[in-house]
Amino acid sequence: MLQLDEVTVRFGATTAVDDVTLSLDEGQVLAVLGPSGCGKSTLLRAVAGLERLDAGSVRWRERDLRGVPTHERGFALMFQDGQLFAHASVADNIGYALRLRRLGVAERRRRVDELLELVGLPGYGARRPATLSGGEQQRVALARSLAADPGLLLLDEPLSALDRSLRERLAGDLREILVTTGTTAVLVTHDHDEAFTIADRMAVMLAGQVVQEGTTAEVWRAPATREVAEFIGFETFLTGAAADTVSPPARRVGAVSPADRRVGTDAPAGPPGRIDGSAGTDRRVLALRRAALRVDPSGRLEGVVRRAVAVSDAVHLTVDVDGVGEVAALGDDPGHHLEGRRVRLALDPRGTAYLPG
Ligand SMILES: Nc1ncnc2c1ncn2[C@@H]1O[C@H](COP(=O)(O)OP(=O)(O)OP(=O)(O)O)[C@@H](O)[C@H]1O
Repeated sequence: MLQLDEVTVRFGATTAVDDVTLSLDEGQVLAVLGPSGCGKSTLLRAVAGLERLDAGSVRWRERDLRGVPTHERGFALMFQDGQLFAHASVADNIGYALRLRRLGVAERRRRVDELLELVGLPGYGARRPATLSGGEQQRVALARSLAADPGLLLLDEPLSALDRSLRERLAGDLREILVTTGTTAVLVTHDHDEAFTIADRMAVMLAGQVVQEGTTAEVWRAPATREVAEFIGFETFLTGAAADTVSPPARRVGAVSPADRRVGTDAPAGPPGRIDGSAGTDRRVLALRRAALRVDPSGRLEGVVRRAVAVSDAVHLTVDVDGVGEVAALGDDPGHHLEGRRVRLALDPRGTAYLPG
């Protein structure tokens, strides 16, 4: 188990990491998610032994790592730019750690081939890094990190130098590779989709502090604060009558209209036992992802489209809903000029959450 207790790292007057307590079971992947400058890289570097702690402790398998140098921690690090040795072949890059461990040539070759297979680059051993695409280079960097069989893999924005479609694909592959190999990993990212794809658990970090920690599904379903909700992609926040219009209290238990049912599930999202409108009055802000409201001719809500922006596979709408006000919604019909038109919207409860008031 990795255990961080009250970890604090300061740079002069800046407290980059402020009293962070976290733990991670072996075999699990934790994403530390937060905006630029929140201290997530510093936290990772502290775990790696690259930053001195001003307070607190980092323990791995019960051992306090204070004073243990980076190379003796048995961890591997992978950064945004994989930093491959340019002059060496792909095989030599991956085999580097194996050579340090004095593995024989045949055994090294076998292991390198196995790792190339794992990261989807079989037969690439003789290539030079400069002849590879950015995504291929990151795959090699990952194989190199895994070669040493690290107890813990530390990943700092490993995909953020790649373009979007590649990032998505590689995130899925990375998840599969980490699960297949049973690797314990901490991933630092500012991208909530990436965190959701790759990790089992999520720690949301803002201004040096971990403000929420849990399984990715828990954080997704019940963000602790509006700040967290905004950071993980909720766009519309409603209270009072507007919230009740979008998600009527009487309908919140299993009562979903046929239109809502088509796009959603029977059970609305939100904290269990707190969504019937009677209990849990502490959670009174209804938060909606854009995908929670979709244009649907049989939807229950109605409003005027104020803005329509086509993206690759949908249309992002701002709709002024009767009795509610402006909400973010999804359309799917870029062919029509939607601005100014009245549309109906159906609610997908999976894109909703209730926040403390
Ligand atoms: N070596 C350093 N000396 C002084 N200040 C630093 C140092 N490293 C980081 N900081 C400061 O600590 C804070 C946290 O930085 P950190 O790099 O951990 O953030 P981050 O969340 O990883 O951001 P990004 O996503 O932009 O890399 C920032 O205010 C940064 O300016």
